Amino acid sequence: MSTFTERLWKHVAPIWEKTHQHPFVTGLGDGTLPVESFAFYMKQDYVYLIDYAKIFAIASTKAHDLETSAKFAGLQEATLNGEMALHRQYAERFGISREELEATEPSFVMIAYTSYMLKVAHQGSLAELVSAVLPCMWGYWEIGKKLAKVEGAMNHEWYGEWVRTYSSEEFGELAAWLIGLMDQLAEGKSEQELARLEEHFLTTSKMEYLFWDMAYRKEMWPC
Ligand SMILES: Cc1ncc(CO)c(N)n1
Repeated sequence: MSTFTERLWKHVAPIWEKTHQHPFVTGLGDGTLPVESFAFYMKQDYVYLIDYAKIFAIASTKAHDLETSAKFAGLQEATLNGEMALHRQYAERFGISREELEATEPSFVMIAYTSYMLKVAHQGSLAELVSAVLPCMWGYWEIGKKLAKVEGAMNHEWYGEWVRTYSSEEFGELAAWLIGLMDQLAEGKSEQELARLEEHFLTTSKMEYLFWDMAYRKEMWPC
């Protein structure tokens, strides 16, 4: 019998494939990504991560046992002080101050994405919350692993650090843990409930694609 996350994987395979082929993602690997698009991404991703970290805090309060609660608290900490340190470091190289970084005006896609996850986090079950955030972590892990195999990607002067972070064993372990938790939480759920989890997973997988595309085009509000 296949696991629930295998089912999720099959369901979003075309979207993830399209994401892997997006010029932002391929450009991170082969170095063809314009640095201005990367800087735009860094700023939007920084404000994205502020919301993302809050979702882990909500998850910690919704956890069914102490171990899971502590794990989510750890994820919040790792996001705020680990992952976001990467962004602060990049910002420094771009000559963007910490204040400016934090005050980034959110793009339409960034707000749509985190608002959706925050809504699910506040209103849904822990399983729903996990299904909504899983494409973020699992998707980055897949991209990291893929780009790590591209010649020279790990040592690129701008994007090497990014590739090393998201292909790291440390990041992979967190992703694997969240995948395992999703399977655990899906156990014994009705088909109707599973379909709802699948819907969240599909929606945020599409949002991930949109986020890359928004950054590539440096897209803000149309008016
Ligand atoms: C948009 C986005 N998705 C996922 C991650 C991984 O944490 C990130 N930093 N940004």
